[in-house]
Amino acid sequence: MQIPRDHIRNFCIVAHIDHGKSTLADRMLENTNTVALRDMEDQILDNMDLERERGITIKAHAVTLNYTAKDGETYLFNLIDTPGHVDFNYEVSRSLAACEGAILVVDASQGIEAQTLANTYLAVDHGLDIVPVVNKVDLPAADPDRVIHEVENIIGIPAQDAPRISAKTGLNVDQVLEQVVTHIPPPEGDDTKPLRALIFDSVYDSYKGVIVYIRVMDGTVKPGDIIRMMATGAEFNVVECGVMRPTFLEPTEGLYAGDVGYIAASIKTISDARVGDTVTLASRPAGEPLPGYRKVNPMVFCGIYPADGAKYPDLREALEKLQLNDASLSFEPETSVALGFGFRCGFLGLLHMEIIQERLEREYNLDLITTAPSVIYRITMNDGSVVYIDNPTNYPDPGQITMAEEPVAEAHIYSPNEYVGNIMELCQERRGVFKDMQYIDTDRVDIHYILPLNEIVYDFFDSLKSRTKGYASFDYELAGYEKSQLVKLDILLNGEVVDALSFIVHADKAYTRARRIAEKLKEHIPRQLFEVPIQAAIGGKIIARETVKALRKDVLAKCYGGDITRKKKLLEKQKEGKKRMRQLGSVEVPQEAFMAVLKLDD
Ligand SMILES: Nc1nc2c(ncn2[C@@H]2O[C@H](COP(=O)(O)OP(=O)(O)OP(=O)(O)O)[C@@H](O)[C@H]2O)c(=O)[nH]1
Repeated sequence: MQIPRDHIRNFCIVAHIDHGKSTLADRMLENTNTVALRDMEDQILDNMDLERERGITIKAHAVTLNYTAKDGETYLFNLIDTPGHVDFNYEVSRSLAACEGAILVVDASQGIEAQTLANTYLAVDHGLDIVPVVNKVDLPAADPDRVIHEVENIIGIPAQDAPRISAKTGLNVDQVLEQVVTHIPPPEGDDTKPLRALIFDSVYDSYKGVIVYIRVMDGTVKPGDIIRMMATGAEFNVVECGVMRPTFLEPTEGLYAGDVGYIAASIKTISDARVGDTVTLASRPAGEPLPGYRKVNPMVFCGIYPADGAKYPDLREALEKLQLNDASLSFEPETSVALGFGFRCGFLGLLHMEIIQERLEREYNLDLITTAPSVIYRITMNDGSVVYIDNPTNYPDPGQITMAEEPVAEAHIYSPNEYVGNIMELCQERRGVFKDMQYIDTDRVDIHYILPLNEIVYDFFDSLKSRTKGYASFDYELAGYEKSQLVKLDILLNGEVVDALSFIVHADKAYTRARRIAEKLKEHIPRQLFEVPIQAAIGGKIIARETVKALRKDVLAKCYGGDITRKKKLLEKQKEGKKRMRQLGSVEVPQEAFMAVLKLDD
């Protein structure tokens, strides 16, 4: 049965990380009986293992619920849960394009944080109506009045009638559901116009092929229709369409203007169903596609290599599948003398990079070796040409460089007053340039710095958290390039340069970093049959050195009994440990050594 368009509400929930979006979504599903209580689990929409373990939302999730409002009418809600972390902004803006409104969740004990603002501005930019909600009022530290005041003063939207809820206990969640009906407008659109539907996500299903998630703006689509992807021109026969329920897909007879739903059309090729593309009908195509999404450019790059070279094709396939689900991931083949065939991959940030690595390892069962992350440097050569370098291996010879520039970011850090000193110290250490500082309320400030992106990608977030006991929040936006004194640091093991360990660093930091890396590598490289010198060099000049002493760890030493099976077991175990090692020239190097370059606390 088709629900009248004025009874549809398409909305998403936006918030700073951990302010309770997913928990609120859970309660809404429960209150609308969308999920039977016995099937209810916490954060039901975070269905990826990784999301559950880390307690964060990585992917946006869409779900349809039916809500009977106080006016006695039944409404169809399409709710899209979105991630809060800065690295996943891209997911947020995709979801927003499919909605008319957004519920803005703010934690009553913390108030407005960096991503509260970033995500709200994104929603406002997309023309969405905002429904503020103050969450966690059950906490002893909750101060809903202060938070409502902040929402009105800082964001500038009325918040006096914002529901004061506890997503945990369910208190006042019914008010949120009512406000969705009353405060968020129904979608507009015309069923009779040519079909235009925006692809806002897609997943791969081994039976149905690529399933595309769409928001229909105009027109209708039904099984049997021939659809055309406007960007690629590819055509497919719709096998099934319907709506997303929390744990399954529910086929319907068609999707109409204003609807959010899915299409399965035996789409085999991942690249044929691009997120952001417009779907239309082959028999009556729309003239103009919908505006796509702002294309986001990856900011952080690293090399990803299979630990076992034979798994290279598997890695390619896994990356292709992940890319379908996450268009912000980019990759292209590269080769390393040390690591063989692999891919240069681009990410939105460090967390994004970690998540992709973990997904590759878990969901695709791959053992990987990843190299240290790098940003994109802009180099003006002596002949006037400009090159962009995202891989330290390709860094030109210093003699050929007229000017080197690095990307910088405008960073805003929100924090209680007492940590201002620590934060400034950290930003100063990271070559930050102070811009200004504003009071959010009597005891919290917004500190504004220009920071080199290169300094942000090296564990800035972790350092910030530890120096502010977790109270500070952080958001950044690229702000162009600035001239910089850069050098390429090479690492030599046993006299040979390991290309995969090279990186680019500011000249002032080269010595300290070189020394720390040499020490770290010494900790992580196990003793071998021969002595291994570890050296760090700029150009041909060695600036740091450590040595790993020779020794073979005899795993059988503690096995004095003659039992052969036990011996075998120990040897097997040693072999397991070696799986993640890489033979670099004559030296075996474990994966941790590559990442050690990353986690340097200076
Ligand atoms: N006391 C209390 N805790 C809450 C409430 N709502 C959520 N929480 C807790 O806050 C934590 C974060 O909640 P989530 O729902 O995962 O937060 P989120 O905003 O979805 O976070 P991301 O998905 O990572 O962006 C969880 O431990 C919840 O149990 C509430 O009303 N009261």
